[in-house]
Amino acid sequence: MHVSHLTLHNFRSYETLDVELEPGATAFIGRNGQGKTNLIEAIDYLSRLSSHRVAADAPLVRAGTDQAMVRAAVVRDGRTAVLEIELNPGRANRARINRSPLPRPRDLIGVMRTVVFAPDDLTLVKGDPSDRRKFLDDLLVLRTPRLAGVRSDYDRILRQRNSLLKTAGHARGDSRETALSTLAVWDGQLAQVGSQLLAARLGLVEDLRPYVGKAYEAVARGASREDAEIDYKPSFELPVEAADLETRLLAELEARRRDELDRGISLVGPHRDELLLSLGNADLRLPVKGYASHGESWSFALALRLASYDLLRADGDDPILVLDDVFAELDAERRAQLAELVADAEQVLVTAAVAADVPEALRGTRFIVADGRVRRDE
Ligand SMILES: Nc1ncnc2c1ncn2[C@@H]1O[C@H](COP(=O)(O)OP(=O)(O)OP(=O)(O)O)[C@@H](O)[C@H]1O
Repeated sequence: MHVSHLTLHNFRSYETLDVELEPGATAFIGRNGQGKTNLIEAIDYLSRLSSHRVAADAPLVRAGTDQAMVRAAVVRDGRTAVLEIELNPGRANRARINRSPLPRPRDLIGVMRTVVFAPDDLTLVKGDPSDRRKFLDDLLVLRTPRLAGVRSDYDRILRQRNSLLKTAGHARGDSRETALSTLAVWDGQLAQVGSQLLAARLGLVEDLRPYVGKAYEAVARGASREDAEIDYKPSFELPVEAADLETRLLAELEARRRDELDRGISLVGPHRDELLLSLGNADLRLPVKGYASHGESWSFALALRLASYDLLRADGDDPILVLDDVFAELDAERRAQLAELVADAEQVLVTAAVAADVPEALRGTRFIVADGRVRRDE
């Protein structure tokens, strides 16, 4: 798929922007702070309803205004759909496809699929387990949009259960009894929705694993495809049968009840799981976090993104690939290597401060970004 037209109103630094895009490689070149990332952030937002830079919507709306709009014409298999999101911080956002309002904005997720490489990707490797869980969940939802509902239901149940655990932990007598019986209801819901999320993540890691090894071999000098591994580490021992996940999770919640009441937080479930990343061979395998060199960590982060791209592509449709300011981080050989790997994507959008940072293989259409304007460099 590819974006053929992008329109912004009051999004980040842009008051208005209208730009025609083409398939193949497109580079946005401009000095720091001119709005290159803002532009591709808009495309990514439309795809996932989440930004790769901020958790809340407010910074996405141009300072001094209270509403932003992103609209993109997306071409898939020769057919064009116009996707639109209106951002109203503090109020409900609104989404439309071909001008028809969608019942919920989240129905837009996954209609357009993007994979973004950004300098912040190093946090996939060096950051907290929550960064890796987010990586998995973002990819899950792009592959299977209906899981956006499961993911947000799980977050809501967890918040409510945690707040009940805090109350119940301090309560005495009748009010404790009432809190504990309400807790049983939340346990049931957490186990039901949590087991769906867990099963989906386990499936995703299985699907992604071979692509990670292959991608690491491609981006790390002298590596073989057995070097990089990913494993899912759940917060409790999994049952042999996948069908028993929900009952096992429920039993674990009951077993940890006293601990949970003491600490006032939920101690088991997918929110406590970890995606383990390791490097090595049969003789010595070490976790990436805390052991890998800077270069190896970077290669692993790139491999995770590249593997996501390959997996989405194997699902049957080329996602839009975005390389946000990543070439400045790589030496000339690895720039060329990465460029070659992605050069045949249906659409690659690249941002760079200077044209010389964009590898030869990605010299497609070029735009100059300056002073809030984007103009084609003829
Ligand atoms: N909500 C907003 N309202 C107005 N301006 C904003 C808003 N959010 C960000 N900006 C401005 O946008 C600019 C940053 O743009 P962007 O991140 O796209 O830069 P860039 O061209 O990618 O730069 P770099 O090469 O440094 O990454 C900053 O000057 C910032 O002040």
